[in-house]
Amino acid sequence: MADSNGSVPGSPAKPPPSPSPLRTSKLVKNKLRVLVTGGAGFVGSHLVDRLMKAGHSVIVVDNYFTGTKSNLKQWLNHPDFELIRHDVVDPLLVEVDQIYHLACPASPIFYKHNPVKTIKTNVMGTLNMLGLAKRVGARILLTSTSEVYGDPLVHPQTEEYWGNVNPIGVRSCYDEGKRVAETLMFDYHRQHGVEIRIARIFNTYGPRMNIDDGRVVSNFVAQALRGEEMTVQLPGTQTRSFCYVSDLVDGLIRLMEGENTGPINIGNPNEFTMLELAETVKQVVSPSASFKTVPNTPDDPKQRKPDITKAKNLLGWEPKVLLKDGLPLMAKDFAERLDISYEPSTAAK
Ligand SMILES: NC(=O)c1ccc[n+]([C@@H]2O[C@H](COP(=O)([O-])OP(=O)(O)OC[C@H]3O[C@@H](n4cnc5c(N)ncnc54)[C@H](O)[C@@H]3O)[C@@H](O)[C@H]2O)c1
Ligand SMILES: O=C(O)[C@H]1O[C@H](OP(=O)(O)OP(=O)(O)OC[C@H]2O[C@@H](n3ccc(=O)[nH]c3=O)[C@H](O)[C@@H]2O)[C@H](O)[C@@H](O)[C@@H]1O
Repeated sequence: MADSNGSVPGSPAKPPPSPSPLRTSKLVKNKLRVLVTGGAGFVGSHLVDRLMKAGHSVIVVDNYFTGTKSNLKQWLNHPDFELIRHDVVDPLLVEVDQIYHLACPASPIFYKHNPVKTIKTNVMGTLNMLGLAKRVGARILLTSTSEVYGDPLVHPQTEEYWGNVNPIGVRSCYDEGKRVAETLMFDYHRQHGVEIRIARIFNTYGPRMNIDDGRVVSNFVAQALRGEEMTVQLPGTQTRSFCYVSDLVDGLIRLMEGENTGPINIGNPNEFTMLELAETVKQVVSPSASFKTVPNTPDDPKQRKPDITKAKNLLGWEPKVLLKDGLPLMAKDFAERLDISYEPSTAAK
């Protein structure tokens, strides 16, 4: 029987491939070369900020499907930063010590737009990054998702739960794609000794999300700021647990630096219905906001809440930012980009 990290007793993983001698050189010991795929996106750009501030040398590859160069504008002229327009479906050869593999559209609207491309990104993109990790001896972290649990029959979701996923539905390109990506990670680990880390991320929000990204938090905040009705998809009682982006990035870095392969849930266990989310946005972003109900999309999971016991025990991580404190930070960023004046309401101050 496999343990919680997926290792099978009696068949230990091979030792990892040798990293470049530069990794142990005195000159570069504390300065890692880090590749971030999808680094021009929402989560990736915040991760790049943290890695650059820690003094590492960072290479971003991105095809700009949902990300933008402007998310990285603060680093574009920095000597330790490099941005490459590249699609991870094609192989990539670079010398790096760590790979944060994020490249993949995350909003359901975008990942359903071209489902064949989404699954190619998840499968071929992850194969290419694992091939690179094997070749150069890099440690690789995959940003997997709570969508691997599908419409969960176990609540809250622990990493041991195998999920309830429709293999042929409109979300399958993403959730089955990520499940195959996790499989590839463990097969490269067991067969080739690649050092892997897997984070299962739960719905994350914050500044720099695409304003018309289509995810629920960005939709509600943008709608409230624009004076439009928030679109609560029916029934409105479905739940999500929302994590602020700085908490997520902290969890990803701890996972990469730690000794556990994962998969480890990274998310905020505070659970909200979509109606409660709309009410919170009204309270802390715009007291005049209102909502309307609209039809939902197929296979929408009814509930999501992470069990974060593993993250607490193995990474010493738990989220710090409450939804009522994170939303105004996001609203400020959205208001600036929309050129709308915004004063956080009293409840948020
Ligand atoms: N934000 C969340 O709530 C959440 C939850 C679970 C998992 N994740 C995962 O975290 C990662 C980042 O999510 P995000 O919210 O920042 O999304 P995002 O859409 O803002 O960022 C994804 C980035 O990947 C790039 N990209 C997409 N396909 C690519 C390809 N084929 N080649 C190169 N670049 C490509 C996009 O241009 C974009 O910059 C994704 O892997 C996503 O599945 C995010
Ligand atoms: O947590 C995760 O693992 C996943 O979180 C989100 O997926 P999801 O939560 O389904 O995406 P949203 O579009 O934010 O939808 C959340 C809920 O809000 C509802 N919703 C969405 C948009 C809207 O305008 N109104 C609305 O009520 C949806 O019906 C759904 O129940 C991400 O976008 C996925 O990439 C990620 O993998």
